[in-house]
Amino acid sequence: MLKLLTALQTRQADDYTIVNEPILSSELMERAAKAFIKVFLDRFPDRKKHILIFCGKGNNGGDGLVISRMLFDEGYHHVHTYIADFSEKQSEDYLLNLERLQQKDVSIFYINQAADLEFIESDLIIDALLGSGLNKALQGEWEKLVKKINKFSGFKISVDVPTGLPCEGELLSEAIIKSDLTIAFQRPKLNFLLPISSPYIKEWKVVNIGLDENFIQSTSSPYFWFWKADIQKYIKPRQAFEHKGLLGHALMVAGADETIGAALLCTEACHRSGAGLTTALIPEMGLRALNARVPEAMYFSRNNLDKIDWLKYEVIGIGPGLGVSEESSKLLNEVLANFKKPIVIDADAINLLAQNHQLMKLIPQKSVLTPHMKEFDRLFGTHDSWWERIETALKKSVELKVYIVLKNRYTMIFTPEGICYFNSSGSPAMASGGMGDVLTGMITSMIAQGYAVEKAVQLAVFSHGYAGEQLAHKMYVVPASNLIKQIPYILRELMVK
Ligand SMILES: NC(=O)C1=CN([C@@H]2O[C@H](COP(=O)(O)OP(=O)(O)OC[C@H]3O[C@@H](n4cnc5c(N)ncnc54)[C@H](O)[C@@H]3O)[C@@H](O)[C@H]2O)[C@H](O)CC1
Ligand SMILES: [K+]
Repeated sequence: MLKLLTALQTRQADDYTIVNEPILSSELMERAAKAFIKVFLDRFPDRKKHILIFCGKGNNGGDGLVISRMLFDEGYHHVHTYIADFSEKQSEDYLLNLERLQQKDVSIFYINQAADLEFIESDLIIDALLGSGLNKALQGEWEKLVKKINKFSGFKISVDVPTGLPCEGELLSEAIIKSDLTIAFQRPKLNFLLPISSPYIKEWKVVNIGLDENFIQSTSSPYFWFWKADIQKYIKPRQAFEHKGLLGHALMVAGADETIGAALLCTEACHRSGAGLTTALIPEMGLRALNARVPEAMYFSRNNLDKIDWLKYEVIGIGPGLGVSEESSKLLNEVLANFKKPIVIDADAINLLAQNHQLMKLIPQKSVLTPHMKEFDRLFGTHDSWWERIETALKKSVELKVYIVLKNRYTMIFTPEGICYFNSSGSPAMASGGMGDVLTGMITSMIAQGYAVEKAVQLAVFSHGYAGEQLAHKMYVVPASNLIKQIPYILRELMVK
């Protein structure tokens, strides 16, 4: 798990590394620029490219000047370096690297006002105006310059963070560089992981610049990033003599007459993710479809609800396609009144909770709520921004002692301990109907198999996104049914490599 940091915490890690490694701050800047250049050389090896580098006079600008020097040394000789000279203030390392650059045969231009900058054709534009030191909205000449650069046609690469984008927290204005590629130092910035950054971040990459990882581990942050290697540490191979009776029995409560498909998707996903047994509590009219689509699943009739043995099940998944009818509401009430183990609550079950907040008290501890943004707002009230939503989710998951899976490009998992995990896998090609139903089935299945709820949720969320990512290499759009077919293969792949 990677701990994610705020701009202030990154600066502290920076200072700590300088004192304790020890390393000169100018050497750290050199190391950062070198890491940037390595990615650059890989992506843009053509030395004939015309490149513009825009630098500020702080350390982000300092990075830009080192990059300019390194590009020259690497044989890029069509590089023009521009310095935004809007204030007297300048950092020591900026100055040092300006002197070093002046010793090379490169052209350096000063911009005193944005209007002086003429439109220049170029292949690549490197944005090293401002980085994590941003402390207010861009105004005046800064704003004009950024807006002008955004109109330039070259491919834009931002150093550390697009100029004008705060590393975390709300946007300050819309005067932000629209970068095609951002190469960030040591960690992705929190805002890269939220939809607010989407006009400004097309693609990002993180490079290691050797900040002290022990120090980073000791800083306190609720935000973590998890990826393949983290999941692989705890995915369990099947054991000798293990049988279906030991791999959990999941009950899926889903579907209404018009939305039986959702019930089939979550039931099949649950089965294919490895639950020993899966029973579907669905409307009777869906029985034939269930038998045709998932013959391995069992059926329990809603008419026999009074005879159900709740103790038979390790976990219940409820909500996909359930509808918000009187009958659905009764089903949710029954489940909440009788089932004391974790429940995975999705879609219409969330909408029903939103209509009747009293029911929230009945949710068993360590249950999982899986809302998308709209369901989240229906349940907890409207929010004006993602940061407000994050604040609510951190608070509510602790208060209700549940996991909240807030679905997004980088799905967030909030825990009862007040942690927010960002999932790294996924693809925009997965944005299609039924994907959420599949995820609900997968989470339910992992809990049924005995994974601790936190691990079950991480494993399901990651492998769901990973399967989508793999299929997106071959498919324009990834339909939920295709993803379901992929699950056992993906779990196996994660288990062995
Ligand atoms: N963190 C690391 O590990 C390393 C970071 N490096 C680079 O340093 C920058 C951060 O540098 P810093 O000097 O702190 O800030 P900036 O260059 O982003 O800004 C300079 C300066 O500008 C002023 N300012 C802030 N906001 C505005 C505004 N809206 N309008 C006008 N002026 C503004 C403010 O005074 C700032 O101090 C980081 O991003 C990395 O690129 C190191 O090189 C390597 C280690
Ligand atoms: K920048």
